[in-house]
Amino acid sequence: MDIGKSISPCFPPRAVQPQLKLMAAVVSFLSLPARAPPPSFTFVTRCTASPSATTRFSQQTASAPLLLTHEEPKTNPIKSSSCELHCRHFESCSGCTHEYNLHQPPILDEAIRFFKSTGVSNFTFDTCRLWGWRCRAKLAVRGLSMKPLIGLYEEGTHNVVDIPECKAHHPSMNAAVDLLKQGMAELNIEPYDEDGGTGELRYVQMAVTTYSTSLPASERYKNGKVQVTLVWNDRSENSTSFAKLNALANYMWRKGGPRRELHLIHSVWANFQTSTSNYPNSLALVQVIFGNRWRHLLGESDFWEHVGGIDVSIAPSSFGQANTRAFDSLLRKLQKYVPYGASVVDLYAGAGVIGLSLAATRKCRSVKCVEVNKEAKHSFEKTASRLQIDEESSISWHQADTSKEPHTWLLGSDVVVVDPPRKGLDPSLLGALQSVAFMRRNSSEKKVKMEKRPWVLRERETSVQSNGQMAQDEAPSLPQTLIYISCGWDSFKKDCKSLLSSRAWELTKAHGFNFFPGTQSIEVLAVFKRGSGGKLKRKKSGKKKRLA
Ligand SMILES: C[S@@+](CC[C@H](N)C(=O)[O-])C[C@H]1O[C@@H](n2cnc3c(N)ncnc32)[C@H](O)[C@@H]1O
Repeated sequence: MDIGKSISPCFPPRAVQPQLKLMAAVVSFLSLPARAPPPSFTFVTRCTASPSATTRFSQQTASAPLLLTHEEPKTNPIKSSSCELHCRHFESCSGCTHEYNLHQPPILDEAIRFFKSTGVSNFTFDTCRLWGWRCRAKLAVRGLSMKPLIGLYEEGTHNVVDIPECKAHHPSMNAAVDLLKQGMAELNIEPYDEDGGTGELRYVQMAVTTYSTSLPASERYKNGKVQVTLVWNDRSENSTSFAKLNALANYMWRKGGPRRELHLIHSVWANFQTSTSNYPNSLALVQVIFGNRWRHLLGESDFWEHVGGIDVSIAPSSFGQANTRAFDSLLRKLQKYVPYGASVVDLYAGAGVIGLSLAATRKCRSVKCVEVNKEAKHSFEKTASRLQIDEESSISWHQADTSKEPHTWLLGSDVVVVDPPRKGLDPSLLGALQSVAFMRRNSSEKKVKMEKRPWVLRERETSVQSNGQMAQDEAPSLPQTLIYISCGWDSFKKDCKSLLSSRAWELTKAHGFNFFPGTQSIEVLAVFKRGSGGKLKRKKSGKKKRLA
C-alpha cells in the first residue's frame, strides 16, 4: 500500500522524476504577445505571491489576475523562475512531484489535447495560488519526543519526512506544527511507533480557516487560524494517558490561542485511534488515520470558512477541500451552469458545500446532498442553518451509498453534480447516468413511478431536511445537465469516454483548476448536456471520433 496516499488521499504521490515529466504546454505569461491569436484554451494566472511572501509576517505582492490566451500548446518547456517551488524538502518529500512552472502542471498539456478531442476547444485553466495553498493536511508523527518528525512518508517507505518549511502548506500550518513539536518536547509526548504500536501521538490533522470578518478581506488569508486534531493512540478520554493529551492541547492553546499576540490556534480536537489495520480503498484509508471517537477540547467547536458565496461549517471528521481558494474559484464557475430554480442532486456531497452553495446562489427549487460518511451530517446542518432559503425550497442531506440504487437519486433532478473520490464514479452510477438518456426517448410512454421500495424509503429516513418539504417524486424531471468535478484525471478520462461513447451525454464545457500545484494532479469541472440518447441514433456511416 502506498502510505503516502493514506496521509492525503486527494494529493497524489510523487511517481517519476520531475525532469522527465515536464511535457506541459508552455504559456509563459511573461513572454506572451499583447495580442494573442484566437484561443484554444484560456489560461488564468494568479502568480500573486512569491514563495517567500507566503510567510505570515512578510508582505504579499498582490497583482490583478491575468487572463491569458494561447493558440497551441508547445512542447519545449521553459522553466519559469517566478513560478518555482523553492522548497528545501523537495528531494525527500513525496508531496510535490515537480518544482518548476507550478502554474502549469505537467498534466495540462494532455488535458488540453483530451478536451480538444472531445470537441471542447475553449478549455480554461485557472492557476490559482501557487504557494501556501494547502489549508488542510493530515501529517504523520514519528521519531522521538525530543525530536519529533511531522510530515509525509518518504515514497514507498514508512519513513516520515519532516517538512517544517513546506511551501505548499499555509504558513499558519507550519507555525502550528512548530508549536506542536515544542509542546511534545516539553511535555515528553511520545510519537507513535508503528512497529510496536506504542507511543502516544499518531497523526495530526491541521485545517486552516481564513474566515474572519473582523479583518479586512485582504488580510484574512494570511491570518488563517488552525484547527488542530491530535490523533491519540488510546481508546478514549477515559484512558490514563488523557492527562498528557490534555496537557499538550493546553500548551498549544496557551502559546497560540486568543490571548497571544499572534493568535494562531483556532481550536484543538482529539481523535482516539488504536487500530493498526490498513484498508485498500481511499475512504477506508482515512479511517485508518482516524478512529470513531472524536472529542472537542479547546477553542471554538465550529469551524467556519467562506466559499462559493456562503459560510460553511466543516467538522474535523468530514471531508474538506485542501485548497480553499481554488475551491472557491471552482464553485463560482460551477454556479454559472446551474439554472435558477433548478432541482439539483449533489452526489458524493461530503458536508454538502457544493449543493448548499448552489441552493443559496441559484435559488434552487430542491437540493439533495448524498454522502456515505455520516460524520458529515452535522456540518451540513450547521451550514444550512445560516442560509436564507426560500420557504418553498427543499434542501436535504442523505446518508447513502451512491452506488446503490443510483437511479433513485437521479430521477427528479434537473442537474446532477458528481464529485467522486480519486477512483472516479461507481460503475452502477455510471450505468444509471447512461441509461437516463433512454428514459428521455421513451418518457412519453414510460411514466416514472413514485418510489415505493421499502429499502429505498428506509435509506431516505436517515436524511436531514433543512427546509420546505421533502422533494416530491410524483412528476420527476430527468437530468438535463451533468456536472462532473474530478480530482482524478485518469478516472475522469475513463468515465468521460464512457459517458460520451453511449451518447447519453455531450461534453459542452471543461475547466481546469490548479488545486494541487507541484503535483501531477488538476481538478476538473466538466459540464455535460443530455445527449442524443443512445446508439440507435448514431449514423451508420459516421466515423467515431477518437478520444485522446
Ligand atoms: C472528493 S470528496 C467531495 C466532497 C464534497 N463534494 C466537497 O467538495 O466537500 C468525495 C466524497 O465522497 C464520499 N464518498 C465516497 N464514496 C461514496 C459513495 N459510494 N457514496 C456516497 N459518498 C461517497 C466521501 O466520503 C467524500 O466525502
